[in-house]
Amino acid sequence: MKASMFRSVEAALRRAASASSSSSKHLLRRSYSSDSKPERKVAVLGAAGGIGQPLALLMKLNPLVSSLSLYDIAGTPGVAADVSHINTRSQVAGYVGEEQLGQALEGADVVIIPAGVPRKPGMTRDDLFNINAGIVKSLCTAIAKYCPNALVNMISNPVNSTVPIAAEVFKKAGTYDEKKLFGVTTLDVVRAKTFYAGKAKVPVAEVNVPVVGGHAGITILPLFSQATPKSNLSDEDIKALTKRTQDGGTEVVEAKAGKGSATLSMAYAGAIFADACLKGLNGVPDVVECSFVQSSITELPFFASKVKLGKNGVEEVLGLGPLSDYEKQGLASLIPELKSSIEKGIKFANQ
Ligand SMILES: NC(=O)C1=CN([C@@H]2O[C@H](COP(=O)(O)OP(=O)(O)OC[C@H]3O[C@@H](n4cnc5c(N)ncnc54)[C@H](O)[C@@H]3O)[C@@H](O)[C@H]2O)C=CC1
Ligand SMILES: O=C([O-])CC(=O)C(=O)O
Repeated sequence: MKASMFRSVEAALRRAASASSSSSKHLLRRSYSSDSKPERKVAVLGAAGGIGQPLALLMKLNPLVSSLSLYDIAGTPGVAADVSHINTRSQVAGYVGEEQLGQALEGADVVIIPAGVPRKPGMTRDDLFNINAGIVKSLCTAIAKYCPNALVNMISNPVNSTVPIAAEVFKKAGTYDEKKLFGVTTLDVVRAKTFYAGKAKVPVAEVNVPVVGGHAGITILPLFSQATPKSNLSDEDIKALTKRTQDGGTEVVEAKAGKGSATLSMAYAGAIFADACLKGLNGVPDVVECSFVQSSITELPFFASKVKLGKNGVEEVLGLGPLSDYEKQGLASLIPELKSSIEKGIKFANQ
């Protein structure tokens, strides 16, 4: 999945480079060939932010996108003008302020939401709830109205609560489809792959590691027992890798020392997940990514695990597979915290 995302981006970069050095006839032929893919509109809400800007760039490089809609409460005209000059397939439009939100969303196939405040050192993701819950609620109300069939990729934290909030908003509006709502946990997978490759000394491009549970602290449960290529890391190594993956967000928050949280790695992860959603919509077979979705694989109503993506969004929520004793313990310990974050979101949405 990561490799195929790279291929898409690489192909777009190659097309752009050769288009600028070839005649206009060639340029036309190239744009016709990319236009043979279905039209797909992607909207980014929070597009002028730390994640939103690089994510807008990466989505502009994705040849599966024909229309890129950039929305924020401020700053989007500049971001849209800038990104729109890149000679790739999609048409770019910037929308600013609530009165333009409807236009930004109309006809969207995929809506990516990195809108909201990020953490500062000393904060938990749950400390963002008071501000971000309201932002997510109002954006999802507009999604229910203007693009009820879109796949929603929720990045705004705390994901463990913002996804249940979105589900409740959609239920109230009568538009909820559990196959179309995703909490983006791809960054946990990206980190687990990077850290595992470094420790096990295996080529990072070949690494696969499922990460299940949720997206905060101990609710992030990487399943290194299922990591490939196999390695014989010690129990201590696995514990250290697990902790580093769980604290990956905090590592960045502390390094940025008050200037926000992960933005560039998150944009990369968000672009991979959106690319997987688009491939699924386009009928590409066997597209699998981890995501926090409505689920019945544990007692909790939402849970992150491997998910097969298809033409209608979630095609299948895959099970956890065999867990080591250490992972079984991790699963038991994360349930109460994840349960309470989910309930907090549901309660907020129904106030
Ligand atoms: N799921 C994940 O793995 C990750 C999630 N995040 C979360 O993503 C969110 C955004 O982070 P950053 O981009 O670093 O923050 P940022 O502050 O740089 O950008 C947020 C953007 O959202 C915009 N915004 C605020 N209210 C809005 C509204 N009602 N409608 C549209 N846009 C609105 C702001 O104007 C700003 O441009 C945070 O909640 C952060 O915790 C961050 C990293 C990883
Ligand atoms: O840690 C944060 O606040 C942002 C985030 O979710 C991550 O980087 O995983």
